[in-house]
Amino acid sequence: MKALQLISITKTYESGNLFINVLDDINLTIYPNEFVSIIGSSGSGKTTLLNVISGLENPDSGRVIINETDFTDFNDEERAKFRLKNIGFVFQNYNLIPVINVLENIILPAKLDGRKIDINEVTEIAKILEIEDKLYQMPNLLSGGQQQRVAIARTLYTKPAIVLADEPTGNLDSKTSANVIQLMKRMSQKFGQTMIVVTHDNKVAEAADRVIQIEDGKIVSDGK
Ligand SMILES: Nc1ncnc2c1ncn2[C@@H]1O[C@H](COP(=O)(O)OP(=O)(O)OP(=O)(O)O)[C@@H](O)[C@H]1O
Repeated sequence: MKALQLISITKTYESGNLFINVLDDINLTIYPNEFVSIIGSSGSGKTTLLNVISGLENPDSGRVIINETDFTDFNDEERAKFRLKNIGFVFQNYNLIPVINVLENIILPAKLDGRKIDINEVTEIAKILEIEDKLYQMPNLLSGGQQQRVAIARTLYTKPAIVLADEPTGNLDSKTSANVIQLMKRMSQKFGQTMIVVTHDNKVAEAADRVIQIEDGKIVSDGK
């Protein structure tokens, strides 16, 4: 069983009369339970790679296979459904819903998926992330770092097969950052989740089972 397979992915952007090979023949296999970090210099293609994995962007060529499902040719609706069921996101800009409180933000994807809500489990996750006293507040009353932890709590509670995180610890102090990474690791082991984390933070990369390095749109080391 493979959690993710990328086969010969290419993606080119046109800028003026220049073509940039942002992803240049990317081949990668990631297994369930793996906690993988993606590193590389600014502009090397890391975010584009995450967007292709999640189906937010289409590759120019190649195949994206998640949990043995090749969704490269899915239409927008099929893709959105597939994403909701299989993929969780932790972005730098949190993407919290401003008109509902923190608790409701955390449980929303699970509710949409028809799951029964286990408030004890929400509280346990919130405690580890040190936001248990914020559950009934509105997101805009929280600091950036706290909002980021709500986004992380939401992903941990939803338990998608694959979590894609772009600089998840970018706005956190070093202690919270270490706690969050340990929590993500534990969750990946406990629930067989695959975590794919783009980071500039050496500590996050060191904690990963595997470090994938990308430069100029090519994988120069896949940690194997
Ligand atoms: N929509 C777009 N149109 C044109 N060029 C783009 C677009 N998105 C990204 N690029 C270019 O593709 C390259 C890779 O961008 P990407 O955001 O994937 O890099 P990154 O490794 O995530 O960088 P950073 O670490 O700075 O976030 C950059 O040269 C960027 O300018």
